[in-house]
Amino acid sequence: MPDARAVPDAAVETRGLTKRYRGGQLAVDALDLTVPRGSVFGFLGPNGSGKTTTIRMLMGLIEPTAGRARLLGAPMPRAARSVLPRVGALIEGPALYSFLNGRDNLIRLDAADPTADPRTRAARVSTALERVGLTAAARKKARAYSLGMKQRLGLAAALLQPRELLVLDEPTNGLDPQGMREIRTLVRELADDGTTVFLSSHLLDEIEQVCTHAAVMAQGRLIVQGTVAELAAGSRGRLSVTTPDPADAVRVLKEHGVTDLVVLDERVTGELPTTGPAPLDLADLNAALVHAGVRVRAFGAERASLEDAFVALTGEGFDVAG
Ligand SMILES: Nc1ncnc2c1ncn2[C@@H]1O[C@H](COP(=O)(O)OP(=O)(O)OP(=O)(O)O)[C@@H](O)[C@H]1O
Repeated sequence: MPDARAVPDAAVETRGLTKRYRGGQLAVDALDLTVPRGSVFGFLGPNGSGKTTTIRMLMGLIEPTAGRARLLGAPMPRAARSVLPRVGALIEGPALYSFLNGRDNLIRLDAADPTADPRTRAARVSTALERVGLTAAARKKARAYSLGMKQRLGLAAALLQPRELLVLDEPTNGLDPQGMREIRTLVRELADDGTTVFLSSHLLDEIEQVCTHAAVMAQGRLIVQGTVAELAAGSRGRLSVTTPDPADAVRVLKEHGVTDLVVLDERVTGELPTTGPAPLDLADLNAALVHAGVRVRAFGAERASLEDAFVALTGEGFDVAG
């Protein structure tokens, strides 16, 4: 019987998904995650927050302690056999033979796929190598690959077949800034082709640049999920006014609900209100200042970033070490 609560167009859906490791560690705590089809979904959290454990449960690599997970609408791990061929994954670095070169590693992996046509194998491998920028290094032994090159080779393996969903655990780990940019471009291209991409990262900046949606994890719990725009909008932007009349400016801004006002010479800054009957229109606020006789030299609001949102949500900084 179909599950009435299931979201029909979700690429990934978990309900109450929980993992307690044998040692007693609660790594994932009652996770309700909904990844819309067609999204680039960032799974964000500091090291140890439960991202890899979640991904391993999604892919049927470990059993959940409680709860359930659906991948492309099918229950995992029960439907693994029929679903996993439609899902490409890169988890904790790919399993490579160090004595084989990059191309031969891919040929071996492709040969292990019973659905892969041997007649088109060479072309498939070349396309995948090209896609991740490894063509020039294809004849190098994998043992001589840098971490970033291994990561690319893993991604190439995930791209040997067309996939409806790609699950990438920290895909830019070990890559230099140029390599990170290339992976971001690749993710965007895949998304443009209609592939749903679910990627974990501890880099806020990366999520903000490439993802349409995100979920934030901390200590095994889901803190928030939604579109990246919604998440960033949830944090308050900071207003900045430059004026020779700072005292009057403070009075007017206070009247309009601006809080945490700080005056530094001719610069007044404060937090814009997020609650209230209607969002505060910056043009109205500027007009109110001018109307009250405050001479305004400069006026603007800094855009709230996902990092601000994260700090606001968790009350702590985002530790990117590791
Ligand atoms: N096999 C295991 N046995 C016991 N505890 C584990 C195991 N794997 C992970 N943990 C613990 O579960 C918690 C979540 O770990 P997990 O690897 O899922 O986090 P993560 O967010 O992916 O972090 P990272 O980015 O460092 O991989 C951590 O406290 C970790 O120590």
